Amino acid sequence: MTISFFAATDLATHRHLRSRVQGAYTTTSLLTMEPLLQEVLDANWSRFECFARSGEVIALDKWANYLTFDIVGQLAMGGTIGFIQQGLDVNGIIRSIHDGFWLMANMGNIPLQMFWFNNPIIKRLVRVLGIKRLNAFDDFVEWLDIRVEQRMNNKDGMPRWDMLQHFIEAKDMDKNPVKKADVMIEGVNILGAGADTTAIGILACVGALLKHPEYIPRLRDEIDHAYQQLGLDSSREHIKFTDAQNLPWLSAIIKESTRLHPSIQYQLPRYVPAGGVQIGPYFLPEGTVCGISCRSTNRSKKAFGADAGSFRPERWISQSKEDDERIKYCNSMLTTFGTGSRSCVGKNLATIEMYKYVAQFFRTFDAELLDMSEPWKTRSQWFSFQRDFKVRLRLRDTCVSGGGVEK
Ligand code: HEM
Repeated sequence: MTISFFAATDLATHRHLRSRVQGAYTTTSLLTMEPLLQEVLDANWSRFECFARSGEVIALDKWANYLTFDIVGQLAMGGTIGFIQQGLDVNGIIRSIHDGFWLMANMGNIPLQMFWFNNPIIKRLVRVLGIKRLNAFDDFVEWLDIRVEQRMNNKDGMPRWDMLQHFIEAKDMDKNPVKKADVMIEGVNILGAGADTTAIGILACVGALLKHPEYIPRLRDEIDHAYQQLGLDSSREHIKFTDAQNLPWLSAIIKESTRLHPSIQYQLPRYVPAGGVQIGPYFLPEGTVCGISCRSTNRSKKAFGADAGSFRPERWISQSKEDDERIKYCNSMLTTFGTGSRSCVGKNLATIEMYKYVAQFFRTFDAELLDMSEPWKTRSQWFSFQRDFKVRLRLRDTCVSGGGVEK
């Protein structure tokens, strides 16, 4: 495969690679795909209805993962992968991506980095010895290859405008059609960078609310009122992003939850540019590798106030002109999605997913954490995963149906 813009260190190459696919990530473009995305959410809610009826305890971390991986499959690979439908990690794809990231996150600290594994001798040895877990990323790439090949040769029967089609129709630096390898690298980008991160964001929001249930009634009032105003009260349809984004408590809760638990918590390193840089009392010479964890910047007392470490969504609700100014400043200090030319290209998609998920989840279900004292475990390897996030669901009375299945 060719280089991904996530990994490109040359600025001009990065700019070119990013700009040729940026159109696929705009909110306008993504909203044309909202029905495809809602299909996946509806399938998820149907499964959750069954769990609510049976009283079965579920690992929400697994289901959030199934959902976000199926969404990127649906938008960028020509169809869902089948995680929700099968209720499991199909062909170990998620596991293989997690293993790959674990390896890269650790090898990134060692000289020669992934070359220790990505060289022909070791690759051959690994194959001969059948060491499955060292082949983790290869399994995923093989699977992706088939999907891209099918679409490029029009064999998947999917004449639809989605992100995959955007990637296929992009041009290279000489304005020639891109090759399969270029399309595949976009798939790697989006599946590797866009599924786990969004699942973590979703779990951060649901988790914060279940740990601070005093905020749920306020959020529910807002959501129920919106459903009523939109005429969705007795319908099986769910709220759209353009309506959900106008709900102030929903917005405040999402911003606050992801501020405190950002999906990427390892430093994402940068080289200091020519001439060096002065940061407070420290001078960093040109070429120094440096970075800062978003977990620390997002909790800066200087930026967010003395209660920066506490969950307080009201900090994002404006009631005065001074609040407007303060919130504007806080927004400029948030680094959940990074900043500058390398900031998250998928922010719009993640935002659409989080708004829709949180609104539709709390509209449809009551949820209870199984263990309030240790509601989930956290494991960080670049991404900061929540694990063993066990909940029991109940259907709310207000709902005609949660996700297309009649009561
Ligand atoms: C809540 C969800 C998400 C969070 C918190 C998040 C966070 C971030 C952050 C902090 C960066 C900056 C990395 C850096 O500074 O080098 C980044 C970059 C990136 N993100 Fe996201 N992301 C999320 C969702 C997504 C989604 C849904 C996609 C794709 C559909 C995506 C694709 C990317 C890509 C390709 C980059 C590299 C951008 C570049 O180097 O120009 N992310 N993300």
